[in-house]
Amino acid sequence: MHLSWPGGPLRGTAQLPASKSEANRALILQALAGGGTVSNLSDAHDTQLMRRLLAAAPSTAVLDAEDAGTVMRFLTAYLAITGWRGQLTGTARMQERPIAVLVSALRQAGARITYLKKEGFPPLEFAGLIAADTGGPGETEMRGDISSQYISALLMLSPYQPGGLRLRLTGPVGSRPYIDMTLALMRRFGADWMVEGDTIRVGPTPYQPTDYTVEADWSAASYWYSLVALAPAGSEITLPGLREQSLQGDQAIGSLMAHFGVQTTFLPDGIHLRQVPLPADNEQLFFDFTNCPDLAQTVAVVAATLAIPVEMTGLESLRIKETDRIAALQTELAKFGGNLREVGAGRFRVESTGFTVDKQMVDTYHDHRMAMAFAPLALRGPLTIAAPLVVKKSYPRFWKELAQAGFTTREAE
Ligand SMILES: O=C(O)C1=C[C@@H](OP(=O)(O)O)[C@@H](O)[C@H](O)C1
Ligand SMILES: C=C(OP(=O)(O)O)C(=O)O
Repeated sequence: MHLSWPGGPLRGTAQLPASKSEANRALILQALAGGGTVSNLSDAHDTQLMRRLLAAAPSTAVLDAEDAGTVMRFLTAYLAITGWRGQLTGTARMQERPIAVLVSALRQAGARITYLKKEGFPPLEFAGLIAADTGGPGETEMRGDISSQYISALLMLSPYQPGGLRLRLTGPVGSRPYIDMTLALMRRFGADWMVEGDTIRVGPTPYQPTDYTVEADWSAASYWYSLVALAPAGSEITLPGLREQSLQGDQAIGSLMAHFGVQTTFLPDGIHLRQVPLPADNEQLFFDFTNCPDLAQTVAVVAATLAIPVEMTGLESLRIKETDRIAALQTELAKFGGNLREVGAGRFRVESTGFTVDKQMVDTYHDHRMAMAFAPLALRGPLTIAAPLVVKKSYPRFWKELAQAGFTTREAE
C-alpha cells in the first residue's frame, strides 16, 4: 500500500474498532453464562474468530486459533475445563508462542492436555477432564512475567472448578491492567472473587447471563495519537466511543502522548485530540511499558520521528508477540534514521539522527501493530506498507479511516 499525505493539518472524526481484549473476554463469559448479549463486537479478525470457534467447538474436533493470542490462551482454558476433546492449533508463529505456564496450571486442575509438536507450545491435544475430588478450592501458583493471558484465561474459568480457585501470582507480573480487566468483567457477569496480597480467590459462583457493551479500543486510538503528534500544526481529531472510566490499560496513551504534544479532552462520548506545542521538559523521558506493552511500537516510532530520545523498559514480552517486536522495530526504524538500542539489562533507548521519510518500504512481519505504528510516518513523506492486510487482526477499517482523513492510499502493484 502506497501511502502519502497531501499537506495541511489533519482534521475530522475517525471510527475506532471495539476493543478485542474486552470482546474476547465477554464472549468467553457469555458462553459460560449461557446467555446475555455482547454488543458492539468489532469486525476485528481476532474477535470474529473467537465467536466462530466458541460456536463451533461442541461439534468440531480441530480448532485453529490462527495468530490470535487471546483466542489461543482463553480457549485453551475454556476447552480444558469444559472437558472438550480435540486439537487446538495456530499459525507457525503461534506455534512459537509459549503456553506451558497455562497448560501446567490446567493439568493441575485435572485437564488432560498434551503437546502435539514441541513441548510447551501449541498445537495441543485435549482428552477431557478428570473430575477433582476436592472439598475446597483448587490451589495453583502461576508466574506472571511471560504473559498475563495465562492468568486471565485461568481466572475466567475458575468459577467452574470444584470449589473455585486460589491463585497465587509469583514473581513480577506484566500486563497487569489486562488481569484487572478480566476480574472487572468477571464481576460484571456475577463472579465472586477477592484479592489478598498476591493471591486471588475466586468462588464457585457461576456467571449470570449479562448484557455488555464493548468499549472502543484504546490500543487502536494510539495510532491516532501518533497521527496528531506527527501532523502539521493545527491538527486535531475526534475519536468517538472511548470512555474516561475505561477497563483498558492502554488508556495510558493519553499521558504518554502529552509528552509529544497531544492534548486529550474527554467528550460525553469519546475523546478529542489536539496538537499543542511540545512541553519544555522533554529532556529525559523514561517510559515503562510493563503495563501497556502494545503501546511500545507506537511510542518508539513517534519518539524517533520527533527526535525526542526516550528510554524504554518493560519490553520483555515484545519478543514473543506476533513477531519479535524489538527486532522488527530495530530493523524498520533504521530504514529512516531511527535507532532502538539496548543500553543496559532490559533498558532500551530510542533516538534518531536525520530522520527522513522518502519512499521507504515498511515490512510488517505479520504484525498489525508494525503496520499501524509506522503508517503515520506518511505525514512526513511517501512510504509503502508491505502487507497492509495485517491490520485486520484488530482494526480492519484502518486504511479506510486514513483515506477518509485525507491520506492518499494506493494498492502497491
Ligand atoms: O489479555 C489481553 O487481552 C492482552 C494482553 C497482553 O498480552 P500479554 O499479557 O501477553 O502481555 C496484550 O499484549 C495483548 O494484546 C492483549
Ligand atoms: C499481542 C497482541 O495480541 P495477541 O497476544 O492477542 O495475539 C496484540 O494485539 O498486540
